[in-house]
Amino acid sequence: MPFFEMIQVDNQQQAASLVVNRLANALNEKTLHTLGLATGSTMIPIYNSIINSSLDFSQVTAFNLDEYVGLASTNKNSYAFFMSEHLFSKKPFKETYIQNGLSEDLESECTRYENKLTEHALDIQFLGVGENGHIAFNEPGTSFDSTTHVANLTDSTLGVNSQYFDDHEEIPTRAFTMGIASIMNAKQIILLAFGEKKRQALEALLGDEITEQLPITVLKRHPHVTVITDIK
Ligand SMILES: N[C@@H]1[C@@H](O)[C@H](O)[C@@H](COP(=O)(O)O)O[C@@H]1O
Repeated sequence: MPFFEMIQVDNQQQAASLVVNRLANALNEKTLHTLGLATGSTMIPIYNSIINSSLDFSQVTAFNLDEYVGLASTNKNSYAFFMSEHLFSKKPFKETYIQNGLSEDLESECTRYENKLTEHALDIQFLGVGENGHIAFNEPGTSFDSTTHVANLTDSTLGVNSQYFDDHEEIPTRAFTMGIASIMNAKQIILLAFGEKKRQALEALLGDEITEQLPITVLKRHPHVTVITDIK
């Protein structure tokens, strides 16, 4: 029987405490060796709580979902920079992996990343969700069989995410992303969705349909999903 649980919280702080407890239990039970991480504003309170906790990730390997094509890890808009600033510089991990935004051979970078993922089964994968139902950068229409690939970002995603870029800096239109199949290989998924803007995506997850047009709906096929949300 698949495990699907939805936890309603009053605010993101409550969500963060829950997540820290989950991670503490997994570390105590020695079932957490590889952790899949996400970027985005949703994750910031979670990472702050992790930093302020006594959780020890020195034996845990981290994998990130995605990275913009063309951005160096020193570029403040890159996801490598985001992770360093919001988590890794304050909470050490054994190893951390993210796609190399500057790699010139995009295809071999995807293969390299997917191979690394195959070597390290993801025990827990955190996910946020885009307003159009995307997970990582798997936009509507992405095959459920996809592995790590380069995605062309939709206008909707470019519009939402460009708010984090300075006016003079163009948001890249392509990004490396773990594929849907890569994400579905994780043993456990914790999806976080906060605020009215995510209601449509959440409703798609709770509805009957499973469709590549709404990537989040694939999670209905996953054996172990926890959704934490403040949407009532
Ligand atoms: N690629 C990331 C996703 O992984 C993330 O889930 C989404 C939501 O971001 P936010 O948490 O800021 O709403 O943003 C980006 O598109």
